[in-house]
Amino acid sequence: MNNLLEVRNLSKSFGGLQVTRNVDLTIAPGDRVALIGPNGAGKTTLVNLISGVLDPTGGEVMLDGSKVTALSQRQRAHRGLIRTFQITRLFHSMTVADTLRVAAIQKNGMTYRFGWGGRSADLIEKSVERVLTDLRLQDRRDNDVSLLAYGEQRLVELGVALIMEPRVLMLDEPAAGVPQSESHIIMDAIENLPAELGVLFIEHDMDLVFRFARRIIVLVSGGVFCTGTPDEIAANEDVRAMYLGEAS
Ligand SMILES: Nc1ncnc2c1ncn2[C@@H]1O[C@H](COP(=O)(O)OP(=O)(O)OP(=O)(O)O)[C@@H](O)[C@H]1O
Repeated sequence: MNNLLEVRNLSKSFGGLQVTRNVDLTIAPGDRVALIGPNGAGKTTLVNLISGVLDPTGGEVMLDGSKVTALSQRQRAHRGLIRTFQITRLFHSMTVADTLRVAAIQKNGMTYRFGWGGRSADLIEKSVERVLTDLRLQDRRDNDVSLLAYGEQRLVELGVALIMEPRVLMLDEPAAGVPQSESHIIMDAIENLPAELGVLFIEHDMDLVFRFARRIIVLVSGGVFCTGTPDEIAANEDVRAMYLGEAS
């Protein structure tokens, strides 16, 4: 299948510190790829480079075969390259439905520039309903975000990403900070992501990694140390010695 996302020889230095080293990776429709590695390996930096939060020192990011390296985060998002952050960035005094509505308006605002009547409003409400249903958040629609359990807040954040109609979705530690008792909320949501979506996720929780990833990329010191299926990575002595042993 054709790749949605292709990263070629991507590098980033902060002053004299090189934190991304000649990274190549691809994401195809339906991919579930986990990006793992020790603390400080450069995982978030890589996602920041791919999503346009940071400019690379070298290399290219391609989406559907076209270079997007010079495009802003917003322009990349408009083309379907969407990411979430390690820590939620929600307005706590807004309701769940309004939070999704604002995201939908932002998304559609890029297309519908000529007013907010009729058809645009319908489209926005439809997409809000779709995401509320997909994430099983209908009962929470009128609750302020601040009243939700943290796992549910992370779900709303995922909803904001989904309402942007991603083709490639990058999740930065989707379960970070979520107590064990609520982790099933996130697991169910990830399991039910649209099948055709290409997903790249950073995760330290190895249960989540081995449950969802069909391919794992191990990043060490900013470079790709190895790539493989979960079975291959679990059996890799070097990864076990260096990382999995320490992480479990
Ligand atoms: N803006 C910055 N300026 C200077 N150094 C930075 C900057 N951002 C990240 N770094 C450094 O780059 C390296 C990689 O950081 P990054 O956050 O990408 O790692 P990570 O693999 O995501 O770590 P973690 O698993 O702890 O979240 C670290 O040494 C970090 O200190």
